[in-house]
Amino acid sequence: MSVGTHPTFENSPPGTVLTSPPDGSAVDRATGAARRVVDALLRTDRGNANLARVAEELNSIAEHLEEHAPAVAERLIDMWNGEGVTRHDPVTGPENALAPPLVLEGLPDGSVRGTVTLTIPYQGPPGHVHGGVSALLLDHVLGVANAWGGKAGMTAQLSTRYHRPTPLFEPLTLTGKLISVDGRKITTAGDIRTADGQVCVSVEGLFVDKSVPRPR
Ligand SMILES: CCCCCCCCCC(=O)SCCNC(=O)CCNC(=O)[C@H](O)C(C)(C)COP(=O)(O)OP(=O)(O)OC[C@H]1O[C@@H](n2cnc3c(N)ncnc32)[C@H](O)[C@@H]1OP(=O)(O)O
Repeated sequence: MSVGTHPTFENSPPGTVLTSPPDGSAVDRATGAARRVVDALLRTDRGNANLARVAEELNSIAEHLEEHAPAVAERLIDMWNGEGVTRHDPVTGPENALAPPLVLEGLPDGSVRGTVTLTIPYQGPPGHVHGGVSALLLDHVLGVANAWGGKAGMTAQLSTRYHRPTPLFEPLTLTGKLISVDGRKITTAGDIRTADGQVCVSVEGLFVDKSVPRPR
């Protein structure tokens, strides 16, 4: 499958940003505020006397957004319009409040890299990152690594090894690299490391060259 206009390490300079970082637009700022709300709701004192009013105000904001939402089918077409990088995915999407968001750059050896600090909404074991969140982030990192390597496919298998608990509140570096291509099968590897280089999670992914058509 072609990667379309997506940059590859053979046609783009090292350090090319491969995702869509938050750009200061109103929707990115609103999404950033929503992330703050999710984090703050988990941190605020459970006895905070204003929580009932908070619920009312948040529901009022949700109603306003819903009143201005087109039909989902229409929104999906708009969301997938163009061949650029996505702005809505749950890992790098600046328009998705579930995304940290992770920003990835391409390196000259064909790998991709990004650094992120995860906070309480991503918690699994006490003070540490949920294993499913690590797998989610790495699945996407491998997908972007495939594109930087000039290939694209869907995840068929993601083998995940959890070496040590992954800390919250510390910068984590995620990397991925396309390792080999065998017909339609693409093998890609990646990991999550702490700032001092300790590997917390490593993955190997098998991707198969296939795509789901974009909504039109
Ligand atoms: C810049 C943009 C960055 C975007 C990043 C996005 C990253 C996120 C990626 C995803 O989340 S993708 C969504 C999660 N994945 C899926 O939903 C995939 C669901 N599964 C499928 O659609 C199909 O099963 C699949 C495309 C994986 C394979 O179906 P096919 O019918 O196209 O393949 P086929 O069965 O003909 O197998 C092709 C080869 O792959 C092998 N294969 C397929 N699935 C396999 C599997 N699961 N395990 C091992 N081998 C597998 C199969 O044996 C065969 O090997 P050989 O060519 O050697 O005979």
